[in-house]
Amino acid sequence: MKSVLVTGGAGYIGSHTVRELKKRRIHVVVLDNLSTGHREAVQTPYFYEGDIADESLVKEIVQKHRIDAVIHFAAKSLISESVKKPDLYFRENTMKSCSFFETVIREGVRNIVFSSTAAVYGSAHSAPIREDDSLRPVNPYGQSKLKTEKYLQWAGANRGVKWVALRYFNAAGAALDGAIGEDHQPESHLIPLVLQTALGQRESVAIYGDDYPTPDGTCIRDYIHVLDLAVAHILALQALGEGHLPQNCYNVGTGSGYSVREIIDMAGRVTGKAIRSTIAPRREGDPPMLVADSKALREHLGWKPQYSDLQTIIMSAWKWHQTHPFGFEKRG
Ligand SMILES: NC(=O)c1ccc[n+]([C@@H]2O[C@H](COP(=O)([O-])OP(=O)(O)OC[C@H]3O[C@@H](n4cnc5c(N)ncnc54)[C@H](O)[C@@H]3O)[C@@H](O)[C@H]2O)c1
Ligand SMILES: O=c1ccn([C@@H]2O[C@H](COP(=O)(O)OP(=O)(O)O[C@H]3O[C@H](CO)[C@H](O)[C@H](O)[C@H]3O)[C@@H](O)[C@H]2O)c(=O)[nH]1
Repeated sequence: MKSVLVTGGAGYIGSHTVRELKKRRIHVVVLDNLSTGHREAVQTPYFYEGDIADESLVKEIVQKHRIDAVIHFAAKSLISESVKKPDLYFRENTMKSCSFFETVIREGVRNIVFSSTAAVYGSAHSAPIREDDSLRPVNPYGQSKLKTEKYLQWAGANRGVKWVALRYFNAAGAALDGAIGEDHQPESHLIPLVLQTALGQRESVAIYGDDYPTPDGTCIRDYIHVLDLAVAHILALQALGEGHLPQNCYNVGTGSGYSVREIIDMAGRVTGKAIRSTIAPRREGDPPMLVADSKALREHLGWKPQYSDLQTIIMSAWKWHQTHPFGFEKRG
């Protein structure tokens, strides 16, 4: 691919992916409405502030930059918010995504990589989860992403669109040089919250439930380094270019699960700080355990995680938090 439009390229995963694309000398254009992203995180000079549903803007970008592929990250992605505001999630993640895809397809784009999620599976699974396991989302966020995957299935079958949906498990970590990292306001993700506690910005971290059917009673997740995720997108683009796609939906995870308590313990070891935790009620919509089987991604796309051992994930995130205690915001 020569010219790639990245929606949500000012966000956490998008900005790291843009950086990796640039390293490979690909022309990258970012479209982001900065609703949760940061202008400072954008790693390309070609930045458009706007909404994915702005048809005329999307059309202008595709024509002007001769876009031949899109990577679509832009979305709302907080499970608990989705439970409270399902309308927002179906509008932002399903309706706007379909409208965006329609516009780029009309403009001749035929290659699409879509950010999907482990949340499409729901909770009743034995680990690790395979792509052909049942899809029964337990929150509106997962349902909104699954619907967009379904749209792509039809666009693929009838409109000559080539597509890949990457179902990420838990993205974590930061660029190894500490230049960019995770900055959500307000922050809801476990690892940044734990590290903010280590920095002394929070008194303690709340463990959402210690009565799950897991060995230590806390939820288990599969944490994947954001750089390994970025590389998965690049391999997906290559596979689209080569027309080599045995399947469309791929899990992106390591196959190893860590409990909330294990994350807090490892963060304590990496930072050398005592991290206080308290037990809080379960968070609505949280499945007890999500661990990926990523065999297909490894075998079909040649993907191999390089940075996703838990220590490297937490060390890279710690570097980012120490050097950017207020994220991208500069404070005197
Ligand atoms: N973070 C994770 O662990 C994780 C796991 C699975 C899937 N995902 C998916 O990956 C993608 C990126 O997640 P993230 O953690 O980087 O989130 P993020 O909030 O940091 O990034 C999303 C970006 O999209 C932009 N955006 C949102 N709605 C938009 C719109 N209508 N028009 C234009 N721009 C818009 C935001 O401003 C932001 O920069 C999302 O689609 C998310 O659902 C994330
Ligand atoms: O203060 C906190 C924050 C989180 N957790 C727990 O830590 C685990 C990880 O929670 P995160 O909020 O970091 O991540 P999620 O698993 O909720 O969500 C992530 O993975 C999902 C896939 O299941 C979605 O794709 C979503 O976008 C992505 O952020 C969960 O068990 C959660 O209950 C706590 O105990 N305390």
